[in-house]
Amino acid sequence: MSFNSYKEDEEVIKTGKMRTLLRMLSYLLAYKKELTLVLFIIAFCIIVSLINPLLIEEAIDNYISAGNGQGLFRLVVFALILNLLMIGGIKLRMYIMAKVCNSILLTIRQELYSHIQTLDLQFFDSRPTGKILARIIGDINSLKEVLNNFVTTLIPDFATVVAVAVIMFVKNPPLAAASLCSLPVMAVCVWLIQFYSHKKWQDFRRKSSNLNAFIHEDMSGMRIIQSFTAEEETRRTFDELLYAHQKSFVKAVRLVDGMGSIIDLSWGAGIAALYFTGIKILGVEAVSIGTFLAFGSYIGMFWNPIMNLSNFYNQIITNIAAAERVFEIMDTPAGITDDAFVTQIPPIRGEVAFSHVSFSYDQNTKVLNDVSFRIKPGETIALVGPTGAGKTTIVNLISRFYDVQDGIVSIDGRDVKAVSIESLRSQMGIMTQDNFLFTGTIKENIRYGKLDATDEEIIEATKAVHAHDFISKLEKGYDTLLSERGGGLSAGQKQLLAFARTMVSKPSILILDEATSSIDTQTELLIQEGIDALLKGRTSFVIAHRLSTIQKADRIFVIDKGGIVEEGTAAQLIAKKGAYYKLHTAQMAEAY
Ligand SMILES: Nc1ncnc2c1ncn2[C@@H]1O[C@H](COP(=O)(O)OP(=O)(O)OP(=O)(O)O)[C@@H](O)[C@H]1O
Repeated sequence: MSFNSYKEDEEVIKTGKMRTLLRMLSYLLAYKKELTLVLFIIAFCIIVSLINPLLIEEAIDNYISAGNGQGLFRLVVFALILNLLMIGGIKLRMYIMAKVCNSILLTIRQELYSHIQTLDLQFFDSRPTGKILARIIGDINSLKEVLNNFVTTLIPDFATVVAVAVIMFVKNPPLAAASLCSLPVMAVCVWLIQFYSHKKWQDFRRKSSNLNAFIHEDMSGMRIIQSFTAEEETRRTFDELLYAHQKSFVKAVRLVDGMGSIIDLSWGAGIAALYFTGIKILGVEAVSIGTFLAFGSYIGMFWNPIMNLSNFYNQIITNIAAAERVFEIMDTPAGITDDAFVTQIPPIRGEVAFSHVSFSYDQNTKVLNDVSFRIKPGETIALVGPTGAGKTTIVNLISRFYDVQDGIVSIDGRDVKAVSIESLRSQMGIMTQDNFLFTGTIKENIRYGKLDATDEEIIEATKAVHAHDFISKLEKGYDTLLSERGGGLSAGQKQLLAFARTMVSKPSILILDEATSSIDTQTELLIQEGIDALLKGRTSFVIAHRLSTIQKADRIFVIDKGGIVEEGTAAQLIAKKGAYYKLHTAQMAEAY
């Protein structure tokens, strides 16, 4: 499995710009009513803005030159009402679109988040959290403008451009042709720019993602950075990433900035051609002042939306890279999923068996090789062995965080692949070294183990693991607010809360993976009763480097070289004088 870090750019699977754009726009279909109203308002505004130059032409050619004051007054009042309605319409349109776009972003974010939750650990193992965050937050935000401008710019501006061109050709074909003569050259230039700038924007997104990943990692590890006085080193890395990010941005906008100049030039060329054709070719007598003025307005009305359209095009090119990244995650298949035929596993008794199980993370190096064992309900099994031997891997296969390549993992005689993941994991309690606590009160953190737990159940759990006393002594007791990762509590207290959280879920199978390794031996002794309460009456797997913590285990498995090399009670294994005995004597020697 390849791991992508902040040092490397992510590879995004190419899907095609048009496909990505259509997929993004498909979210608009859920808002047909709102969009119909917006399009109606837009059509009205276009009609008003198209009529305006005609009103000016009418006022100059028929009323001002004829000295018809009354007619001019009526025309001005009519124009005023139309334009006020247009302003009101624009405001309403902006409000509706803001609401629609925000709802779509919410939907996309929910879809992405729900999908990410279904992805297996392999997905999270292979990329930094900061890069996932970049997609959920930054990349999705970038889609907002595209969605908004599709409705408010693309549709009306395209309609305006077509309508203005038609009116111009109907009114005076030679002047119209002259005014728009530079259009084809402009179109070719804009296409060339987008072709090259898409790649630059993709690069910019990747650099943003690298920066995000680094910042996230840096903040999470701030304590280590400060304790190793590595601030200078991390600042240098940050600067490098920041510089790469800025450079990629400059490269991308440099190309895009050229677009405005090309349109300005084409616009100017159109005006020059209009006057040249009108004055030199057709002759001043052939074209009235009103027509010239009207054409002057129409040219503005033609090139302005063209400028908007090119900006929108630019925006699509800029943000399509973000959309590609969002959809790529949505299309990442969940590796560990329920098959169509799975059933709910009934209340688990706790018999766990491995039958000729082999497993590798990367399909090449076997971590487990032909492992078989059977655990009786209620047994406590300790897994010991050298670092990297495969202890965590064994428990990860029991809770089906990964699927075995060969053999069968079964619980109560059922293959874990044949039962629903939800029904399986909801009956398991998994505690690792990282007792992650969320921002919220102590009560909320414990309730995470069983969302509908009553206050009585929570207190029962905290009493069982001996956490109730210290919680009661806190000023706000169970309502004490914890900051991110449980800041404000000692390691032992966090541990007790994590025990209580697991206890309240009343798991049938319990996994303690180095759950007490972050606390000192003294604290461990204090919470031993809590641990004993947790283990009581349920099948448990305890992984611990500190052998003193697993003395009461019913059986100890010594894991090494891809399998179980020794098995028995602590006393039996010491008497055997094998691998466990060596580990045990080494630790005893360290202790004295
Ligand atoms: N997500 C992963 N992707 C790839 N390889 C992994 C992954 N997790 C573990 N490994 C590798 O699998 C082997 C077994 O790892 P495992 O975590 O099961 O060992 P362990 O016995 O629990 O080690 P420790 O006592 O240090 O926690 C190691 O060589 C490790 O490098």
